[in-house]
Amino acid sequence: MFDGLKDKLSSFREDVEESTDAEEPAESEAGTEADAAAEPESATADEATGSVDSTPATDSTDDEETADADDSAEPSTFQRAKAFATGRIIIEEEDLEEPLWDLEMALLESDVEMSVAERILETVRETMLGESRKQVETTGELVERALHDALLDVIAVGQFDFEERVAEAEKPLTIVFTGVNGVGKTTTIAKLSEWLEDRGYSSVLANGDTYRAGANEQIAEHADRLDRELISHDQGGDPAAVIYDGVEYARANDVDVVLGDTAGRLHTSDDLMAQLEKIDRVVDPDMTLFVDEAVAGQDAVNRAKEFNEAAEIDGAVLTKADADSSGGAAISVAYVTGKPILFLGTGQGYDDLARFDPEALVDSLLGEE
Ligand SMILES: Nc1nc2c(ncn2[C@@H]2O[C@H](COP(=O)(O)OP(=O)(O)OP(=O)(O)O)[C@@H](O)[C@H]2O)c(=O)[nH]1
Repeated sequence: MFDGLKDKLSSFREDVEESTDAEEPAESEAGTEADAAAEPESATADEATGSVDSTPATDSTDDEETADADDSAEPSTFQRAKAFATGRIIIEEEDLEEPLWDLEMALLESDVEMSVAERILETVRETMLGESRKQVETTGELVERALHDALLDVIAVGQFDFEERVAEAEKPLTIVFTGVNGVGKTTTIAKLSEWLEDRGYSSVLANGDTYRAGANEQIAEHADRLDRELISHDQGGDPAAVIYDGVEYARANDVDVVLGDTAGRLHTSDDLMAQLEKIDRVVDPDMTLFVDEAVAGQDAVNRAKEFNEAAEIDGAVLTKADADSSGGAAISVAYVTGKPILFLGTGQGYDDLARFDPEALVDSLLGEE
């Protein structure tokens, strides 16, 4: 999952290390002034070895203050020599220029949305330049932290505890699913029904896709396999009425959650969007989840934005993440819509639904797990 993106993030780390290595003065140049730092064993410390000095030297702080007082944005040769000698680093704007440009290209190639890529770059730049004055870690570690914070900042937008929301909701809880055709909406409903069952919540399926021929049969197959009740009307019926009946059924039978399918639609299809508005009015669902496929990349991001503008969503599910190498949609959807990704579809089986965990995703992208 997201292997292409992982490789690109790893290249950025290497690029910055290379460009700061190139900037570091030769040991002979570091010379006797560097010895004043009184940490001789650190003099050969190289961030490539992963050694960390987590305690900033007090005299280094003095130098920083002096540099600040001089209003000099660039560290002096002496500062750099000493920083190098103490195994610390100073990162300058020019060290980052090329790696950041490459990172931007890599993110855009990975289908990360433009505003999201810019936000990531901004956070990385701020972290690396700002923190370099503290000189507390190796280049590799600093890049790692900068990327970690920058990615989490965009990926975790709007996250909430879905399970807690289900637990605390007045029952029945009604969830309506929207999105375009063929992205795996119906399969996701079946998977979520299983996910809920595993956590002790009963659910009923309601087929609000009265538009497409064969939709009833398709969802009925899932309902049969999972042994769930399915509420459906004939093709051409009123989707709001089907989901309403689903809610009535749940009330009468003590079912915890109503999972309402809707016809796949384009946000530009006025009729179908009007249907969604009617569902909102008649059923007043507790949650509307937008479903799209991770593999659709930028298209999925654009659709998420457009659906959210046309009929506000509470969160998103990205299917087929198992087949997605780019990761662009997974990184961009929450930041662009302001609504969290709640689940990833990770295969065709009913158990292949994973709660979206921003922290775990970032760790995996950075190869930390
Ligand atoms: N690899 C993989 N395949 C998936 C995933 N989710 C769904 N699929 C497959 O995608 C195909 C389409 O899924 P459906 O649920 O039938 O989607 P649909 O009915 O075409 O489209 P909707 O109108 O969105 O319901 C099926 O073959 C699913 O098994 C996933 O997370 N990973």
